[in-house]
Amino acid sequence: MNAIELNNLSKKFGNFYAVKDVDLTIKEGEIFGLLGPNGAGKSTIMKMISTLLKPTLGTIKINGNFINKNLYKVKKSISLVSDYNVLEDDLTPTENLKMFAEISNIKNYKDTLDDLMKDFGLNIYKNKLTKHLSSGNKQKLNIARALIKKPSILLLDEPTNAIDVETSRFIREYIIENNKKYNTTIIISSHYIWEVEQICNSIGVIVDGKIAFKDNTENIYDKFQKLMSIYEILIPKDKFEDIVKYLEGFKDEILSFKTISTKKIIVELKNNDFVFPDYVEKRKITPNLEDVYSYIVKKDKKL
Ligand SMILES: Nc1ncnc2c1ncn2[C@@H]1O[C@H](COP(=O)(O)OP(=O)(O)OP(=O)(O)O)[C@@H](O)[C@H]1O
Repeated sequence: MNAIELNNLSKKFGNFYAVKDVDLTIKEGEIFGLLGPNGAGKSTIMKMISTLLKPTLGTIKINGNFINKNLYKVKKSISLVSDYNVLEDDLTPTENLKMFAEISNIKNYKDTLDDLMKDFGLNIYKNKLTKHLSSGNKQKLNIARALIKKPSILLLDEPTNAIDVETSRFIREYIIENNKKYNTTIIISSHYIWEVEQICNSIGVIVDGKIAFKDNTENIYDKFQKLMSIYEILIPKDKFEDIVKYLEGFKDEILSFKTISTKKIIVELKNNDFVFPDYVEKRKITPNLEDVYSYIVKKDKKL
């Protein structure tokens, strides 16, 4: 079953299209990574799905229900995590969670609240005001807030932005666990491509308000290995400077160049016809998600 269906979705601010003609289907239980440069339209899409913003054109269906016709039902099933300004600074973490549970009209939330406080390691701060928590703990509380209503759809807009390594890891692991336990459908936007690569089973790239690419992670790498020409070059002893000089002579043919060591470089070529000197050993390699992302964003074309 499809959890989220966007059809012809557009959002205009004045005369400017922040999101344009987006068609997107996300299946129940999918963890979907939404990638794109700054200002591409990721947050605007998330806000429209979470009912915070009204589309200018197009439709959104959540679990088979059109948002505009079933607003109450849809709101109950979705939580959005964006920045933590939604938290009340002068309340304690427990009071914040209680307040959100009451606002969302959740019945019998006490056990869930206790579990979330424990799971997120917030019990030790239970008598502190939220304004005195660190950014990482505020973000944990913000995610706990989103989970208190046990949403079937969780929208995470840059959830680990400016969060330390351990807290980010905890958040990622918690998201995956929640997805496994409750089959929660998750959309996560992030500028940390490796993070998306780690947790998502399907990925979309948005450029200038339009979906430039979407596929599941199993297909992406095969597809782009065929489209892209990335080679690992093994260099014999004392030949490093020679190969660098050689490649410099073909600047127009080379899209990127990364030195791993004096024995190994990774080079991305415009095509597979490039001729390397005999003394190197070359091996075509599978691109990683960052390579794929750069390719899509640079080419800025529908694949
Ligand atoms: N309320 C608004 N009024 C006018 N323009 C807006 C508004 N909200 C967003 N925009 C514009 O719409 C475009 C898309 O913004 P959005 O926040 O969706 O991008 P994003 O992909 O989430 O970017 P980032 O990665 O920087 O968070 C941007 O050009 C932004 O300036």
